[in-house]
Amino acid sequence: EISLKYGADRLGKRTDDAMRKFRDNRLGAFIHWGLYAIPGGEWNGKVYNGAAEWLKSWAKVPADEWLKLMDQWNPEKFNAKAWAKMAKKMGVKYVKITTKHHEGFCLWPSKYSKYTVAQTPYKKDILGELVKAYNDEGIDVHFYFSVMDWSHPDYRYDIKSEEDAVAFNRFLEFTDNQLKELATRYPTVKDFWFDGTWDASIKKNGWWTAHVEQMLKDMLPGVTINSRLRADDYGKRHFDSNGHLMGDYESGYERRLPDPVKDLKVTRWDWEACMTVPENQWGYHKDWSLSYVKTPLEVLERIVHAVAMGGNMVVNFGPQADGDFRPEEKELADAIGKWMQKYGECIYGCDYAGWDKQSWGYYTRKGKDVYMVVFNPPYSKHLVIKTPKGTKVVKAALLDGKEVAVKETARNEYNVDMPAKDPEGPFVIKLQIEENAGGADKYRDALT
Ligand SMILES: COc1ccc([C@@H]2N[C@@H](C)[C@@H](O)[C@H]2O)cc1
Repeated sequence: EISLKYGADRLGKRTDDAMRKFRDNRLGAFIHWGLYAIPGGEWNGKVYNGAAEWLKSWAKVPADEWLKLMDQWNPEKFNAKAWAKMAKKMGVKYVKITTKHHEGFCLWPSKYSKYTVAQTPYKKDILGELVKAYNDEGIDVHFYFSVMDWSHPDYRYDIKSEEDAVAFNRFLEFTDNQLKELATRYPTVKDFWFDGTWDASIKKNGWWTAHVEQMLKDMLPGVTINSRLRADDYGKRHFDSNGHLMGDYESGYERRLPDPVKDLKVTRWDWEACMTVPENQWGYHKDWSLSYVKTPLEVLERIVHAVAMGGNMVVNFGPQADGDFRPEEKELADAIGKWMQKYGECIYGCDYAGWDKQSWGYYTRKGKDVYMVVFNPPYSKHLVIKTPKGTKVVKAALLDGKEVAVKETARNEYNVDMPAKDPEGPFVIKLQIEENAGGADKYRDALT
């Protein structure tokens, strides 16, 4: 290993209570809300099919023109309590809120910028209203923060001159001030999720990323920090030059998931995935017909897939400029919430089971309980299980207690019957198992 000053501060998963809560939460929601919600993907009469929160970039709008959108920021339908009730009903245990996206508009009245809610017709502290409303519902709040800031004259994509270095250092100080402001004003925040950290300017300032993690952890003991913030002495990001994960959890699975067979390495560390409902829209876009929109079942499968591999999943919502949600997102929250109400025990506090994935779906595990989450019922009506050496399946039952037959078919192989009554959708079977059950068996491998 090479010696690093700004590499991983810790080897292995964090085991403290705050990280355990982060991990046990498992299901979160993203809120992408900013000035981009006003144009909703359209500029000067042209609709751009790229991500709506990047419209400023697609339509090449100068920052001062883009920020004039602030004059129209007045979400008259915004109701933080209603947002929190929706999140509660969906069954999310935490919500990640864009405090400031790349555009530089702040949802809190930052005293370090003139591009904040305080300078809009709305005036009030939206972030503060949301933190209180979510916390009142027992929902943790995480802050999304974009380091890259298109509104700030001192931001630099790269450092190519002394002038760049001087300006960017001013920018890093401005960023420190905003982060300290967020940590001070909203001390119940549980996590900072950094974005906009891929530019050469940041990679050349790995020291600063290590300093930010430490600064926030000094101010908010227990707070979690995503790997995307971090660059090491050599500009290596997420994993340092010795291959060790920086930050508290990997945050590279954005709109993609690790393969349940080929990427089992991810079960060695904590990680959190995030996903959009359309193919690639985080901020509000007025026309969702421009790409495929995932059904609630397709969103649910991604949630289960992440938990089955020891990760968290954050489902994105892009509220409208008026502060209400589009019907598709309300329906999604409702559908996921109904399923979580019935089957959430296979999600919350669960982890990778360590068993070989089968075609019918996914396993999750909590202590001695192994859950089968069935998405693809087989025509055979038998759900095949292959257990690790020394592990036996003793019993299988639906969550209402109704048993389903389990038949041993070969060494460490079982057929679990599909329930007599078709569950009409993805369902859960809970297994009672016995591990390190020794003893010879009646099976003989073929001589070949
Ligand atoms: C250049 O590629 C991207 C893709 C997505 C992003 C941002 N990360 C997501 C979590 C959203 O905030 C998206 O705008 C930034 C740059």
